[in-house]
Amino acid sequence: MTADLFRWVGAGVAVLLWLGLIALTVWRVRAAARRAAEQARAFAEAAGDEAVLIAFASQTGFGEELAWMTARALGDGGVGARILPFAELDLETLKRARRLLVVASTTGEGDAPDGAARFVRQAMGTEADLSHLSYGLLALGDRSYDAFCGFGRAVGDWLDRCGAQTLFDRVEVDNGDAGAVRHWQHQLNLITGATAAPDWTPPAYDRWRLVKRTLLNAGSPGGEAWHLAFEPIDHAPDWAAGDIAEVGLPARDGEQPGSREYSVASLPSDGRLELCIRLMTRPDGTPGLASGWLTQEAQIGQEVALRVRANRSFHAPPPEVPIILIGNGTGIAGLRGHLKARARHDKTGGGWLLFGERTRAHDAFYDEELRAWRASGVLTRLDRAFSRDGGEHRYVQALVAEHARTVADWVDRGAWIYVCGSLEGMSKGVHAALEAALGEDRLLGLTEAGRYRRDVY
Ligand SMILES: Cc1cc2nc3c(=O)[nH]c(=O)nc-3n(C[C@H](O)[C@H](O)[C@H](O)COP(=O)(O)O)c2cc1C
Repeated sequence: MTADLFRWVGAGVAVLLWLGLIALTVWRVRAAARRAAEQARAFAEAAGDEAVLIAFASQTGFGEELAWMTARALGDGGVGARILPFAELDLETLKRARRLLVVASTTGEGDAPDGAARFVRQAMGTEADLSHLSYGLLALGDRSYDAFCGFGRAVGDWLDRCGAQTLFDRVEVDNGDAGAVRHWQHQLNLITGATAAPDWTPPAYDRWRLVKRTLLNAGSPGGEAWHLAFEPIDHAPDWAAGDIAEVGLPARDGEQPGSREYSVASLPSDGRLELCIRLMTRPDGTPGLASGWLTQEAQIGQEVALRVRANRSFHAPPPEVPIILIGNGTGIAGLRGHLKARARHDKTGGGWLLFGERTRAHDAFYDEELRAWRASGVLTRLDRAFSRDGGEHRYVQALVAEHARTVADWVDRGAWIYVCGSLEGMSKGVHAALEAALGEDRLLGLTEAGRYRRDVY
C-alpha cells in the first residue's frame, strides 16, 4: 500500500515537473517571437497606414536577409516599413496594406519554403479582392532547377488574379545574381526617392584560415567526404547551430565564380568553423569547381574568404524540447551543429539521430563522437542505415518507416524534426515516410508550427 502511494506521488511529481518544463518552453518560444515582433515593429515606427509591408518566404535565409536589407533601405529613405515572414502573413493583413514588397524564394521542385505552407494552403487557395494593393516582387531562384522561381511566380500570379497592381516588373534573381539584386535596389530607390544605393553585393567576406582537412570515408564506394576546419583571422565570429557558410571562390581565368554554401558543422565555442564537403565530379570526371578547390587544391594555412549567414529556419528549439535529427551523407554537418549545441546543456529533452550512408566500415561519419553522445545521453537513440552493406539497399527513410510508431510517440511528446542532406536522394523519401508515420495533416501542422525544419540541397 505504502509502496503504491509512493509510486503515485512520484508519478504525480514527474507529471508536474514535465508540465512545468513544457510551460517554460512555450514561454521561451513566445518570448523569442515577441522579441522578433518588437524588432519588426521598430521598423514600422511612425509609418502608419503608409508603411510598406515587406513579406518574405525564405528557406535558407538569403531571402530573409534581403527582406531586412529592403526594410533598412526603405527606412533610410524615410519610408516606413513593416516586415513579416509568410508564416505570419494572412489575407486580413494584405487587405489592410496598400503597398507590398514580396521576397519569395523557391525550394524543393518549385515549392514554397516551409514557413509559407500555411499561407499557401489558406490564402492562395482563395481569390480575395486585393485591387487596392500595389506590389513589387523579388523572386529568388536558380535556373539550374526546372521550376525557376516557381514559388515567387506563383505568388505573383496569385496577386495578379486577386487584382493587385504591380509597382514594377518582377525581379527574378538567378543564384544570387548581383545585377538582379541591384535592380531591386534601384526599384526601392524609386519608392524612397533616394539616388544612391549602398552596395548589398557581393557579400562582405571575412578572412579565415584553412587549418585542417581530413578524409572522413577512406575506402568508401561513394565520393570522398572531407572534414574541413577554418580559424578566423581578424574577427570574432558568432553563429548558431543550423547556420550556413558561404565560401567565396578565388577568381579563375579572370572570372569570378561566385560562392558556394555549406551547412556549418561546429559552434563558435569550438574556436573553429567546420564543414563537411563531398568532392563532386563532373560528367567528364574532373573535380567540381568549389568542392575540388576546397578538398584538393586549397593548402593548409591558406586564407579563405568565407562568411556565415543566419539560417533561422534551421535554428534549434529550446534544449528541453525533444529533437529528431534525420539526414544522410554530408547532411550530418547541419545535424552535428545541433548535437554539439545540445551537448553544452546538462539536461535536454532527448535527441534521436537517424542517419544514412553507404557502408558501416567506411562511411560512419563522426562515429566516435556519435557513440560518445549516445553514451552521455545527448543522443537518446542512434539509428543508422548503410545501403551498401549487402542485401537490399536501405536508406534513412527506411529507418523512419521502420520506427514510425516511435517517431509518432516522440512527436506526441513535443519533438521537433530536423532534416539535413540531399533533396533528391533523401528528403523526398523522408518526407513521404514521415507523412505515412504521422499523417499528411499532422505533418503539415508541424511544418506550419515550425516543428518540421529542413536544410536540404
Ligand atoms: C533544395 C533546394 C531546392 C531548390 N529548388 C529550386 C527550384 O525549384 N527553383 C528555383 O528557381 N530555385 C530553387 N532553389 C534555389 C533557391 O531558390 C535559391 O538558392 C534561393 O536564393 C534560396 O533563397 P533562401 O535562402 O531565401 O531560401 C532551390 C534551392 C535548394 C537548396
